[in-house]
Amino acid sequence: MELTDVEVEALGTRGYFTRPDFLGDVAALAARAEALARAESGVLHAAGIRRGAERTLDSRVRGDLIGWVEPEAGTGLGVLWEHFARLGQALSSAAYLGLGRFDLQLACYPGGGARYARHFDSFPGQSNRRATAIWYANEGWVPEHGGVLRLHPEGSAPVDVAPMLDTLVVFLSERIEHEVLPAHASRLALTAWYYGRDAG
Ligand SMILES: O=C(O)CCC(=O)C(=O)O
Ligand SMILES: [Fe+2]
Repeated sequence: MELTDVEVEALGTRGYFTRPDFLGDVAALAARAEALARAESGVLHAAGIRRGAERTLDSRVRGDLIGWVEPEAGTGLGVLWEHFARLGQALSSAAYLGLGRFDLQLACYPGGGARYARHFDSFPGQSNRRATAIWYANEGWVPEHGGVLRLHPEGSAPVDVAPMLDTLVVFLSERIEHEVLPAHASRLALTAWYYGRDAG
């Protein structure tokens, strides 16, 4: 996988880029079907938030249900996992991010106004999450469904990303504050968090 010059430039100057067709139609529908089946099977659990040392549940801050995704060859989500692996390599070689391993999480916002309040995925100085890549699995998304990802790049106006099927968004975890606006329909996303190569 290669990043385009425009993507590399955007990541460096603005701290993010989007790509509308990460997997292609057939693979995107296969991955979506598996993500949906997993969400409907009831294996996802309410996401916690950290307040000081404590992990608490507060759906006003974060209303999604989550589960980790492991690499599984020959499945739709396995293909997505492979794409995220190649994306990490491309980010390292083209954008010099020095990324190592990543975690992949499936999140479902069940609708009913579920949201995720404004936050950073990591804080400067800690050698944890360096880059965030999110792939959306929402077929037939329309603006009335809500659940837009709002990026808050430092020093410029907010940018909204519609969570449409096969859209990828990549941003620097320490630089881009972001939030999920209230979702009025079920909203599926798969997020890869890439750690620095030197991270434990
Ligand atoms: O699903 C999204 O668009 C963003 C979710 C998010 O910010 C997170 O899980 O940290
Ligand atoms: Fe986030």
